[in-house]
Amino acid sequence: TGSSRPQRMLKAVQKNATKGDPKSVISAIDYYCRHKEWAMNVGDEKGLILDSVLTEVNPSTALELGTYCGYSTVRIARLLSPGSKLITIEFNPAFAAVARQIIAYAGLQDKVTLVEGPSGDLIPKMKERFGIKSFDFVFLDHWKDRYVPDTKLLEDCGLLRKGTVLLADNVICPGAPEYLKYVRNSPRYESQYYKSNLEYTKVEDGLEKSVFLG
Ligand SMILES: Cn1ncc2cc([C@H](O)c3cccc(CNC(=O)c4cc(-c5ccc(F)cc5)cc(O)c4O)c3)ccc21
Ligand SMILES: [Mg+2]
Repeated sequence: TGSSRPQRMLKAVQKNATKGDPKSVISAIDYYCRHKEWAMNVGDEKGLILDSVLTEVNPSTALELGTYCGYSTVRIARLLSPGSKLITIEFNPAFAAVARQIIAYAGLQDKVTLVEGPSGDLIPKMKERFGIKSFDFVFLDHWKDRYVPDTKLLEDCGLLRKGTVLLADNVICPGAPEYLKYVRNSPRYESQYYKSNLEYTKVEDGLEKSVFLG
């Protein structure tokens, strides 16, 4: 059997990036996915919005739902202050295996805890397993129909605090209409839409930033 898209992405990183240099890992993936083979990374255009929101929040504890190959994991972890932590949840073992190698290649393994399993099962275990009091920042990029149930689960598990920032990918394409309705109509969130494009294309997409008001 041949290689998978994630495995080919890993090869591109090992061939074109410099070990321990997150920026070169990000560029290698963006080059490969723009010129060779599209893949569902947040990408360079939406990635700049992710970077700016992250720099503004400067989270001590961050959560990512949907690691995939670890592109946004590297984007987030490279901007974390010393001692800050990113927990990323991936249910697909093949994706997780590639992501671990890409995160390690970038030299960010000490800032990242990749947990394998479905978000719905793992979110309620965050406090007991990782001693998390609450998250300062959450990046949603997993199954779009899980954005609402997992946001409600984070609320119910007391993992959001006044000022926690949620940033959701793909609210236009593929779309997360129920999520937009939820955060935009709820008095417990202050939401803002960042218009952009679907990774490596001219198709409209965007990120929704929602601040939990407590
Ligand atoms: C429960 N649970 N817990 C952890 C967890 C982790 C996963 C996986 O990481 C995983 C697997 C498959 C799909 C996704 C969601 N991502 C997407 O579907 C997506 C699509 C497109 C797009 C856009 C246009 C197209 F034409 C085709 C695909 C662009 C994007 O940026 C995406 O993020 C995430 C899944 C459920 C999980
Ligand atoms: Mg996405």
